[in-house]
Amino acid sequence: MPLLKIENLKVYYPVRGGFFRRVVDHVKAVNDISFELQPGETYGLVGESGCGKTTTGRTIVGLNHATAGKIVFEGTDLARLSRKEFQHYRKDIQMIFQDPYSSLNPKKRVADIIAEPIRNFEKLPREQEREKVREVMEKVGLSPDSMFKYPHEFSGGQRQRIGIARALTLNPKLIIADEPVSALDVSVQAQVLNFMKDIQKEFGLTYLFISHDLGIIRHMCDRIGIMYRGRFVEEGTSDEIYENPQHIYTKRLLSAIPNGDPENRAAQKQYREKINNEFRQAFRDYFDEEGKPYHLKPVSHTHSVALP
Ligand SMILES: Nc1ncnc2c1ncn2[C@@H]1O[C@H](COP(=O)(O)OP(=O)(O)OP(=O)(O)O)[C@@H](O)[C@H]1O
Repeated sequence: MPLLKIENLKVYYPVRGGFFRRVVDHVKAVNDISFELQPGETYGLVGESGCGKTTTGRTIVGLNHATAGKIVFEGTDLARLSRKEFQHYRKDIQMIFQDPYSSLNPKKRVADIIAEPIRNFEKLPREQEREKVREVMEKVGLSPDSMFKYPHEFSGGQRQRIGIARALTLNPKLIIADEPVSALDVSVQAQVLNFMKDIQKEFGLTYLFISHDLGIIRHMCDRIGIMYRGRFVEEGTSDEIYENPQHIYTKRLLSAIPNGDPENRAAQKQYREKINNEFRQAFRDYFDEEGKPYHLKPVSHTHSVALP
């Protein structure tokens, strides 16, 4: 059984206008996507800024409301639960945010930040809470002696470890990692990513890994869904997507991965230009005269997931 199954998920944001601030339109941030996560795997959501990745992640953890569709976690559709009922599952699904500089409250000590989920869900006596914080700090390679320090006293990589520690306190099953390293120096990114892989094995975690960076996605993910304007255009295993991309949008994304071989730069540039031209051609008629988008034909390598 998949740990998580997303079925025909739609998330629309209302656009308000006029004197009475009535809803005049909707931004279709997520527009009918379906995919599943098997226990222990890392599933990557990729696409350019604004394609709906973050909205998908936030909806799964309950920070956004699903307009339509199902979010089936271990057999229960979370989208149908009341806020109160959802709390029961919330501890199993944690999120790691993009920017460890802004997602940690600068006025709180590390011990209080890491203890947030414990206080929300378990309400342990203070001594037990401290013990748990100590344990989890050790797990993520932070010295428990620094638990009374403030976030600004840590480096970027260490701060992301604090964010990871906070996510791990309740032994979650699923972690949604939204661009977890994009705010970090390149030199620190690999460290944090490898660390995430290590804890995944150790604690049997399943990841939904959100990124616009295809290099990072390849390093981390078993399977990948490529998003474009709220929809999936292609889905497959990492190898399928990287060795044999089918959709023109995927090809274009892949052609934009920087490749360090200077001898090949001219050829790469030519290739990128060719793909970009093809892309422009393919998407020339993306909007018809009435401004309606035409439907992109999605590609599924595995055929295990019905793409819309
Ligand atoms: N609170 C909101 N109200 C209205 N529209 C929103 C809101 N949040 C996001 N959007 C819009 O929904 C679409 C999807 O945004 P989302 O942040 O999910 O994309 P993304 O792929 O994660 O992009 P990024 O990588 O820049 O975060 C965008 O067009 C965005 O402008």
